[in-house]
This record gives sequence, C-alpha cells and structure tokens, in this order.
Amino acid sequence: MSGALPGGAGSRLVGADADGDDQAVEAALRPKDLGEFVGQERVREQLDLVLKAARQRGGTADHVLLSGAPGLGKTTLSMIIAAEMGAPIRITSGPAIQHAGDLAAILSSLAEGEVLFLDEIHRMSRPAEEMLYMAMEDFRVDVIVGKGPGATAIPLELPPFTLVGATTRAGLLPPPLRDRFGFTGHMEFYAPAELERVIHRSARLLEVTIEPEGAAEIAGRSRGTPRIANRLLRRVRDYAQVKADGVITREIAGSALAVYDVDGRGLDRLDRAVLSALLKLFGGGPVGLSTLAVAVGEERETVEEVAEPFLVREGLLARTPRGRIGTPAAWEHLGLTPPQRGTGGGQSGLFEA
Ligand SMILES: Nc1ncnc2c1ncn2[C@@H]1O[C@H](COP(=O)(O)OP(=O)(O)OP(=O)(O)O)[C@@H](O)[C@H]1O
Repeated sequence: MSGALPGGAGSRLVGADADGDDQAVEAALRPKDLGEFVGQERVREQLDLVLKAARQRGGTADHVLLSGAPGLGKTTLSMIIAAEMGAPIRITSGPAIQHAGDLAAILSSLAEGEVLFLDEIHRMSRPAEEMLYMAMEDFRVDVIVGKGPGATAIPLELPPFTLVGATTRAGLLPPPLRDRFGFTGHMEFYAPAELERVIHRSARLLEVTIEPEGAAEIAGRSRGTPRIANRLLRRVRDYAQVKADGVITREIAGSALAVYDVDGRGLDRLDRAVLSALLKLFGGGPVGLSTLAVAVGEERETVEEVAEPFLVREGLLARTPRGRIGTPAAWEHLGLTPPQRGTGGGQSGLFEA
C-alpha cells in the first residue's frame, strides 16, 4: 500500500490504493485458498507446486517475492501461503522498519514456519535490508550491542520462516535481495472476464443480486484491478438499493457509475480532464507536462503519477521526448475529431516540453 497521493487525489473511486473503507471490508472478501483465488494462472500454478513440495518435505516454504501494481492481490496471496502451509502470518511493511533493530525484534519473535509478509519491501532502510540478507539465507542475525570501537555483534539463531516480500517496483530491489528469494511471481492486471468472476464472488459474499451483464459493466470499468472492482461493486450496490429494487443490472451499474463519474473505460474526472485538455487545448500535443498540469489546475505530480499511468496503459496518451501526445484512441474515446495535419512533419511544436 503506497502513501497518500499528491494533490489530494488519494481517495479516488478508481484509485488502486486501499482506503479506510476498503480495509474494513477487504478482510471479508479475501479468497482464503488458492482454489478461490481468481486469475494469475501462472503464479498460482507455480506457487501451488512450491507449497506442495514444501509440505511433502515437511519443511518451510522458500522465500517468495510478489511484484505487481497495488490492489492485484499480493497481501491476499501471502495470507493464502500461510493458510496453505498451516502457519501463522505476521504482516509488516518496509516503511515501518527503519532501523535494523526493528527488524531484529520481529525476526527474533517469529515462530517456526511462520510467514513474514513484508509489504513495500523496496522501501526498507539499508541496514535493515542487510540484516535481512543473512536472516533469509542462514536464519541468523547479528545483533550489534554498543557503539563505536566497543560494539560487539551477538549472533542470534532464528527459527526457519518464510519471507513473502511484496513490491510494486521489482526493479528497485537490489540484486542481492532479489536473488535470495526462491520464487518470484509477477502479478498481472486482470482480464475483464476474471474481474467478472471476482465481482460475482464478492456479490455472493455481500448478499447482493447481480446479473451477468451488471458484473460485466462493472468489470469493464475496474482498470484490471480486483480492489477497484470490489469498490465499484459496493458503490453500485448502494445505488441499486436506494434507486431501484437492489438488483444490479447493466442499466443500474451504468447509471450508478455515471453518478460517480467513472466512464465506460474506467476513466474518472481527472483522467478525462487531462485527456480533454491535451486534445482540445493543445490539438493532441506534444505538450509539456507542466503546461498540461496548469491547464487542468492540478500539480505536475498528480498528472504524472495519478492520471498518466493508466492513460498510457490504455494507449490513450503517449509520453515522448517532445511532450505528451494524445493517441487516435483518445480522440475516439472523447468523441472528438483530430485536426488535419499537414504533410510537413505534423504537429506544431508550439507547446513543447
Ligand atoms: N485473485 C483475486 N481473487 C479475488 N479477489 C481478489 C484477488 N486479488 C485481490 N482480490 C481482492 O482485492 C482486494 C485487494 O487485494 P490485496 O489487498 O491482496 O492487494 P495488494 O496487491 O496486496 O494491494 P496493496 O499492494 O495495495 O497492498 C482484496 O479485497 C481481495 O479480496
């Protein structure tokens, strides 16, 4: 879970980070075993083998690294690993471990076979990271007592444990840390059909009646992310309850999400404002990020970190050395006609980066 987003955009309905409301219901909606976990076939299959082999040997599973965007199920999978191994789980995160001593305290209190879930492992401090190398490899840490020339290292044996590290940025992990994981699983965005299965499952647990077309409508707007699918489902449920008979049909889902400003492709107000400025004010670009940000009245970081990643992923916006460009799909999505370009190299260059 990454921190608050810049520009106050942290609580977007289509944001992938968990908000307080999510945390309250996520526990109830989490799949409890690999069989219930939807999608991610490759990761699931490989992990199934790793866990079965460890169980057959009667030992502890290898350390597991899970990488992928927020809300794709890394925390859920770590809990499943613990459940499948019949082991307890301890949950912490990189930013919570700033000193090596913080990590030593956690490691030394682990039970044999326990799963330690370390979210945002790329944000751990350097000294803690170095302590983790030895703990992962030899199940041992050196606790430093005292300071300066009189400092001594006291070796501390640890029970075997399984570290499950999660990161949104696998590329940021130092190779010595990456290499100490026996298994690395990369989580992909979910296909619409998989999100429909997530939505049907959650609807059953929330005791909401949903038609297949209603689930498809929500899935198409969920940005490939189960957390967003579950959140949109809850907002649509509210609408269905207040404005209709509680049943989620395609029409109800469409009307509800229009009220919440989430369009047919999952873009919200901010995404559309960025695209609309790029196309209407700057003829589709190229335009510099700062200029674009001023045009939509947002911080540069908000446009770059909050709106752009999804627009780029959807093929609606391209980042080029000369600035941001709206793609033909962007013109089509907003129902606009691109201006006719001349043959002399195209765009005006008036608004360069
Ligand atoms: N494969 C899945 N099948 C069904 N539900 C899922 C799946 N993956 C995630 N979910 C649901 O999505 C929500 C978010 O999942 P989770 O907290 O595991 O994501 P995460 O990747 O750990 O996110 P973050 O990195 O932000 O912590 C949970 O409520 C969970 O129930």
